[in-house]
Amino acid sequence: MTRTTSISTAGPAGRATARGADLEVRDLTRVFGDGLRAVDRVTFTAPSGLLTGFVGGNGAGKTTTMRMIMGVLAVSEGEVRFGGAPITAADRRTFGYMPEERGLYPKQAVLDQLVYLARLRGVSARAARAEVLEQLERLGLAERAKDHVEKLSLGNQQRVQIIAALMGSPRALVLDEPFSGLDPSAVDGMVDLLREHTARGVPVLFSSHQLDLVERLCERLVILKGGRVVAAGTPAELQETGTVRHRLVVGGDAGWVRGVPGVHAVDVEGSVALVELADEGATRRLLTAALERGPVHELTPLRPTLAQIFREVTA
Ligand SMILES: Nc1ncnc2c1ncn2[C@@H]1O[C@H](COP(=O)(O)OP(=O)(O)OP(=O)(O)O)[C@@H](O)[C@H]1O
Repeated sequence: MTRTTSISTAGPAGRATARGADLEVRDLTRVFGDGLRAVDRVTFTAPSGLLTGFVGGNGAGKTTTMRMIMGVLAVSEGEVRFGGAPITAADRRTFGYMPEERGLYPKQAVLDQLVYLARLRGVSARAARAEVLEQLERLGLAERAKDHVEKLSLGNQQRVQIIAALMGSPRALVLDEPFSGLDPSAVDGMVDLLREHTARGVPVLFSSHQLDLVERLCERLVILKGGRVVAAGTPAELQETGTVRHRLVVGGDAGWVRGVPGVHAVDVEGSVALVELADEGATRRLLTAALERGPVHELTPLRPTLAQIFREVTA
């Protein structure tokens, strides 16, 4: 069975991307002992060479889905596929995984621990040491190589965790909250690292509660609520489904917009109003009312932000 090819295609933003294997879940379901369907017929694809953001409120089922993908939690129904075939234990051994419960040993030196983990992935001792030292240098941790993990700040422990997940040229990355606790420069460093992997054709699935970050980063998005997928697609596709709002800027106070039929005032501050318009008639009524009162400086449609779409689909 052929799972990978070396065809090069134009990836996101025109970058050359090697073609790898897609990671898919089909009707994936997990029922816990108490009958809770924590993950309920979840279907989506994390395509080769793309960053797929996995979002949802607390308890939506993200971690449970990722654990089933990695085989650390049994599947009740449905399946995980990699490269077009049911996933195998051998496939999973080639994956980089950052679990929710961070799995570092507090009393072992950073370097020793990372070399050990790389060797488990089949990397030779020499290559492992070289790769670890290079990554520690890149993430600004070279001086801490001999320190025990427990002596590092939480953000630095998180960086070590990232290195652990990304070592040994993984064929897919499954990362549970990889950005939590990172400062902005560490986030940027992490993003650069992930892009190096997507350029090799690796599918990257990552969960996050930081919607601004997800919006900035990912090429695809899956939104979960109550164990089910409530929206999925590219950010542009999701934006088309969201409610378009308008920004109105008038000469005087804009408080009167609250009384216009078909106009929902989301926010009014002085002469600036953020509104949702029920239909074309509402647009006309709003403009007429505004012009009767004085100058209209602006009436602009706003593309919905991811945070807005998220609130709409998970409401
Ligand atoms: N081992 C378990 N036994 C019983 N219920 C569980 C177990 N693990 C998770 N759950 C439940 O499954 C649901 C989904 O939890 P999960 O941790 O997958 O959500 P999440 O989207 O990752 O949430 P968060 O963003 O808070 O980490 C929750 O209601 C949780 O309480």
